[in-house]
Amino acid sequence: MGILEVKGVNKRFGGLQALGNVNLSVKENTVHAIIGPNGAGKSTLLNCLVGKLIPDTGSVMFDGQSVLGRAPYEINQMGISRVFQTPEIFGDLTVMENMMIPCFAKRDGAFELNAITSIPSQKDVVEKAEAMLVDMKMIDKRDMHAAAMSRGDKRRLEIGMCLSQEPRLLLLDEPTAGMARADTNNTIDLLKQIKEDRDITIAIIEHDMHVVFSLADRITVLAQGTPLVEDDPQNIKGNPKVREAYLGESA
Ligand SMILES: Nc1ncnc2c1ncn2[C@@H]1O[C@H](COP(=O)(O)OP(=O)(O)OP(=O)(O)O)[C@@H](O)[C@H]1O
Repeated sequence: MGILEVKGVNKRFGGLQALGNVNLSVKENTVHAIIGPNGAGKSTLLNCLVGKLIPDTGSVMFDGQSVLGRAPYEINQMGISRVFQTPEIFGDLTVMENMMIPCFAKRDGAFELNAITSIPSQKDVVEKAEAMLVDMKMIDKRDMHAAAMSRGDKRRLEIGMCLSQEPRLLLLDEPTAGMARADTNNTIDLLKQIKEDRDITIAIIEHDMHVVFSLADRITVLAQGTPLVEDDPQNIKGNPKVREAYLGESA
């Protein structure tokens, strides 16, 4: 039994069957990659896990509890955090201010942006944010404006912000999209470190096969909304069905 169990999920958009009978089991403390050609249904599936979309039929269970019908913030409180394709950080705030926001929200259950001025006097929040910046190897950038950082550092900050909510399942939607190779490799190293240091399960959607094969313990290949294969990375690489699904893409 996985920490995340998706069973018989279907989702239609008008006449288009975006997901057809999707089953997925993600085991605790593993990195599970979901790959597939463009339009395979990866983002639709992720959106069904975080409450952004509701499947037409099927079930999504996290740690034995259904996520269906819950609002995204409730699913977040259950222990699922999502990192988006484009980093969701506050560009006008400093790195430290960005990091303090989720630390504050984790403690108080909510956060209003106008509370930002009162945070620095709250020692526990400051200490937690600083510790996370140390973990993320960003403490030297604490006073930088977030907007001024490289894409890789913005992603690093966003991942740290997600981790400060202490999730048990981290969902990553193409975390290296648009990155230069050096930033991609730094992000791979960061995720390997997170996997080693924490009790956390990671589900990752990614097009870059270098990233997938560097991180994944298990891979599900989606094609036309349906899981085609689920296997260990070494078996996925040579699988002719997977190569066929990609039709020339770098599988
Ligand atoms: N809100 C929507 N309304 C209508 N059709 C949609 C909607 N969202 C997705 N689709 C369609 O559903 C199918 C699956 O899309 P989805 O974005 O989940 O695929 P994907 O595997 O994430 O693709 P990519 O790798 O290109 O991001 C596509 O044909 C897409 O056009």
